[in-house]
Amino acid sequence: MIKVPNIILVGPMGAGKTTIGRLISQSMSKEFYDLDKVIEDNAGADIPWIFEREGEDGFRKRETQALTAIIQEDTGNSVLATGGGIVMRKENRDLLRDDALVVYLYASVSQQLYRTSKSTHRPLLQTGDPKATLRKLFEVRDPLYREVATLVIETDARHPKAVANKVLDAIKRHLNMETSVS
Ligand SMILES: Nc1ncnc2c1ncn2[C@@H]1O[C@H](COP(=O)(O)OP(=O)(O)OP(=O)(O)O)[C@@H](O)[C@H]1O
Ligand SMILES: O=C(O)C1=C[C@@H](O)[C@@H](O)[C@H](O)C1
Ligand SMILES: [Mg+2]
Repeated sequence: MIKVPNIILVGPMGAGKTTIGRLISQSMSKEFYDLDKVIEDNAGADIPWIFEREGEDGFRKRETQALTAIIQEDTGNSVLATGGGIVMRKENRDLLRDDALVVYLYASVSQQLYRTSKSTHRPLLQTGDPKATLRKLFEVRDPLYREVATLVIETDARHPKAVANKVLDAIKRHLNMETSVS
């Protein structure tokens, strides 16, 4: 039987990491963790509050602490949805690459904008021009998501269930390939 490793989802705000992560954890009977939610639970406060009181730097420290703790637990039986900025620190990228199958959920800037427009929960987008912010973040982060990713899945023209099925198929194909060459 093929051993399925931990699955970690990366990608920009609005890529669907939380939504798709939950769906695939159910299909794979794995535990689901959302790193933003873990950070909020640990802090006893929400993300806007953390950004306001501690700045982005304080949030990033909490993010690295939470990622380290989850990866150390390493049950081999989890799906982890990360936050959009997880790839900004090299130590996080090293942790991500360590022992998990990392899936980059790709979304164009216009889809990111559309999908994030209904929420005010993302402090980095509370600017006059969220589209310009998303574009700038994408330029910096897209190569970093690709650097850590085992698989890249395009999400633009797909409903969440179709994206989840695409991710599941790609994971199965990847694991089959790995076992047939080793
Ligand atoms: N493939 C999709 N098609 C249409 N809408 C989607 C799709 N995936 C997610 N959404 C919607 O987009 C919004 C943002 O999705 P979600 O919160 O899962 O993104 P995220 O990648 O976790 O973002 P963040 O990095 O901010 O945590 C939600 O309202 C969700 O229902
Ligand atoms: O892209 C980002 O830097 C962020 C994405 C969200 O998931 C949260 O982690 C937070 O709002 C920062
Ligand atoms: Mg999320």
